[in-house]
Amino acid sequence: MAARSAAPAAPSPMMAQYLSLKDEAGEDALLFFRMGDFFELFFGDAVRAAEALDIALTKRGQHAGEDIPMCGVPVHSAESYLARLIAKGFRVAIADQTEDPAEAKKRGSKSVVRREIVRVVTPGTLTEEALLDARRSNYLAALAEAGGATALAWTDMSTGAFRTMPLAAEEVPAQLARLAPAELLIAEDREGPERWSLTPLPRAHFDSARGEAALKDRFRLGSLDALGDFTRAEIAAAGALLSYVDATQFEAGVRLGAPERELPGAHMAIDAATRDSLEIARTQKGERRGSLLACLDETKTAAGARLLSEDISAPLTDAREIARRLDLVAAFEAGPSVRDRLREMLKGVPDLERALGRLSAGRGSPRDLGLLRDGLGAAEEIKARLAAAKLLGPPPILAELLELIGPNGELLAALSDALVPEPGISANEGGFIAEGYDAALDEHRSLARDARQHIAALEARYREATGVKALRIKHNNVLGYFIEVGANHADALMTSDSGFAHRQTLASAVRFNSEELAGLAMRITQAQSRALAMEAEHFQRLRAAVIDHGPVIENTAAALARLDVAASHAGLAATRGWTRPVVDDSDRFVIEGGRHPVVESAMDGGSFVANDCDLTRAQHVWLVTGPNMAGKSTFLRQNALLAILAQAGCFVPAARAEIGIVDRLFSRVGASDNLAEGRSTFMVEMVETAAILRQATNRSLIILDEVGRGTSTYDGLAIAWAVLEAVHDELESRCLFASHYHELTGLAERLKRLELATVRVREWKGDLVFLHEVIRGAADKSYGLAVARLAGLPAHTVSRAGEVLDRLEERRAETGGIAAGLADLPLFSASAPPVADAPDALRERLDAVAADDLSPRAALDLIYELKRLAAET
Ligand SMILES: Nc1ncnc2c1ncn2[C@@H]1O[C@H](COP(=O)(O)OP(=O)(O)OP(=O)(O)O)[C@@H](O)[C@H]1O
Repeated sequence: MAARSAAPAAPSPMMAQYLSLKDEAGEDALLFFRMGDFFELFFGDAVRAAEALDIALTKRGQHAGEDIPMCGVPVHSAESYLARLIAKGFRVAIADQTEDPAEAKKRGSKSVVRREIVRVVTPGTLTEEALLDARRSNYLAALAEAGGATALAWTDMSTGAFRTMPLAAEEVPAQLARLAPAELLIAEDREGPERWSLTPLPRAHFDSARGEAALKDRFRLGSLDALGDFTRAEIAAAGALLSYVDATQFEAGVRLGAPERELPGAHMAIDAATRDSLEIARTQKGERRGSLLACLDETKTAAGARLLSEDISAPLTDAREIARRLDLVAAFEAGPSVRDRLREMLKGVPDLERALGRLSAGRGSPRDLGLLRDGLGAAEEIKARLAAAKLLGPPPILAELLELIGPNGELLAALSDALVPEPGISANEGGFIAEGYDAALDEHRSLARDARQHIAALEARYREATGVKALRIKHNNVLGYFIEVGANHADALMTSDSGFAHRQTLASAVRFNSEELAGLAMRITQAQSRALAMEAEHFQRLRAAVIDHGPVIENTAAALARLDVAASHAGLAATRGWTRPVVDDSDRFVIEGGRHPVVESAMDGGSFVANDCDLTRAQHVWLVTGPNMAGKSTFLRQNALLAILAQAGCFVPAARAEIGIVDRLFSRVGASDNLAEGRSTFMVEMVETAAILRQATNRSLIILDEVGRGTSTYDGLAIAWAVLEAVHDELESRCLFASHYHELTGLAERLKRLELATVRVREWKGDLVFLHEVIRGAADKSYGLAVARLAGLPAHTVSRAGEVLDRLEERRAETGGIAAGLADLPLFSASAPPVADAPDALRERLDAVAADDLSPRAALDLIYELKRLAAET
């Protein structure tokens, strides 16, 4: 019989439902399709997920004549799979069952359970504990343009923080580097910065009128004036953000605070390259370990760790605000017993912000209620202790923070009365409401318990009545309660007057029911389900009370986090000998006995050599020379880090520090210093140096480490020379400039505010000893060969290099060296005539003309020739 090609069968009703949900989720999201205890993935999604998760790819049925690839993850462990998928850059749409399968059955045996997409999980919209790093904020940001201006809006959905900032387009990369958003929303027709995980949205989502409506709607406002004076671009960015939150969270009531405005000047501007180079919150490898933050972080709570990370990523520029933070650190530093007690109490404080965030988003559990109870309880205790403590000052900020804690008494009492000591993670399974809290609930629970005792008594009675010692009353999910005897004893129970009704025969056992048992079973089931329903109601009521109390919980959490950070700083100050910096609006930068916090903490105690630095006006540029490995980079960076620490409100590793507010911090490392792995090209270095020259002000601090070394000696020296002059004369920024070019030291004679410094070394029996001590003056020589010998270069190679060096130096002495002639170069000035880029043929030809010797005819010819030359150039 000839094969007939059948038209592909229409998809099953369930597959049709899947396809329509997949259509809704879109191509770029994997669809998790709930089927019983699993989330299943089909078609291309299954192939991609199976590979990413390294799980088995199977098949299920056919579609359009082809097998349907399938894989799945159990619902109870879905979070860990989600975490892995999100980390690999996927978005996941969750299609859950939104009705009870029993309901669906009522519509007919073939009907499909209703499923809906309840959420889209993306990197920037996470709230679950398992998917987040507790000690780090997780920002969703939106970048918008409107009316020729630019703005950013960002939120951490797990805590509800929501901010906006108007800023110039060129400031955007630096702000993004500060926030390190997990996800950045941009208009689809706009090119976004590659470094971040971008989610393009239709331009209409960035419409400021639409944004205004969304903000008013969300915060129930008649006008936005109540929130502040936002620009159109800020409103557009905030609006895009809100529309994305709604689009990914559906019905979940994600809690967002009203947007707060931040202005760019409120924080020290630190661009991405500087953050990388100084390894502020992450090392260049992207790890927290080894960064300034890690070396500093002795906070006891996750919220404290997040606040510290933000402080250090965005140091302040307001001297008064910095002093307030420092006052608190000083008070805790001077009161070690109060500090230690506080830190002990903070240890047990759970993450209030995130527990509140989960409950608000409908993803909370009884455990979160328990966390809030414990956290608020601890907060009350901390408040009482600190209010009674005898602290230096005490600083006004302490009273303000204590004022922010609570009043939480009512909620705390409600939670404490209602909950068992350790509530579980499922609101549906019950068991989290304490005995004695609700008499009706207790009654149902004891009914269920009593009924179980009755069952035990019934079992004993049946054994006696039947004489079957092995008779048991058992329970399973299919039959409920039943009476079971071995197959060889079944006959006695089978008789019609036995009072037992047969239910099931297995190979070795027979199962029965009885009227009495059925009655008891019914009582148990009813009592249990009533009790569960009552607990679920209590959960919803307590959850609502928590959400109502949300703003106070947020304040309490914020106050505790600030106390935690200050106590952490004070602990460092006490154990590592850090001191309080003076931060003011002057142009000073005076450090005595400064140390590099990270290098020092990695070394044995006491072996780090402290150094002074003074970049105050009369000597605001320092040129630091010295051999490799002497400690130049360490010295440069430690001063930049001191400025960050001081303005973040932290004590500093120095005997004394006076720092006039730094508005912008720049740090660049020369290209061939392969710190800037992967992007270490001379071009990048020059682009970044250009950015400094454009943006720095006379309040900025610039760290330039071997700039210019990535090119030929002559070019490099020339660039270093010109950059130093520009920083000194035009920008007037405070600057530390490390260089191998000893020729540059000649500039000190002409640049009046240039100070020479060098790192001391000593030659000892032909070997080099690094003293790591920074002194005024220039290095006497470069010691390159000594360092090479130290590094293990073979002796004959070193000695050959010595010969070459001698010859080069002879020549240098004869010609005046590579900087010969530079002494006469006029000082750099903005009005200096532009230097021609290329040889000028016209000028050369004119120079060659001996005008007196020209005949009229030759002069005419010359004019023609010059016109031709002019046309060519
Ligand atoms: N003040 C100090 N006290 C003790 N050890 C130091 C000090 N400064 C630097 N060091 C040590 O010296 C090593 C080299 O320092 P650093 O990288 O700053 O030198 P450098 O002069 O910049 O070298 P290069 O020019 O090769 O980059 C550091 O890794 C550190 O271990």
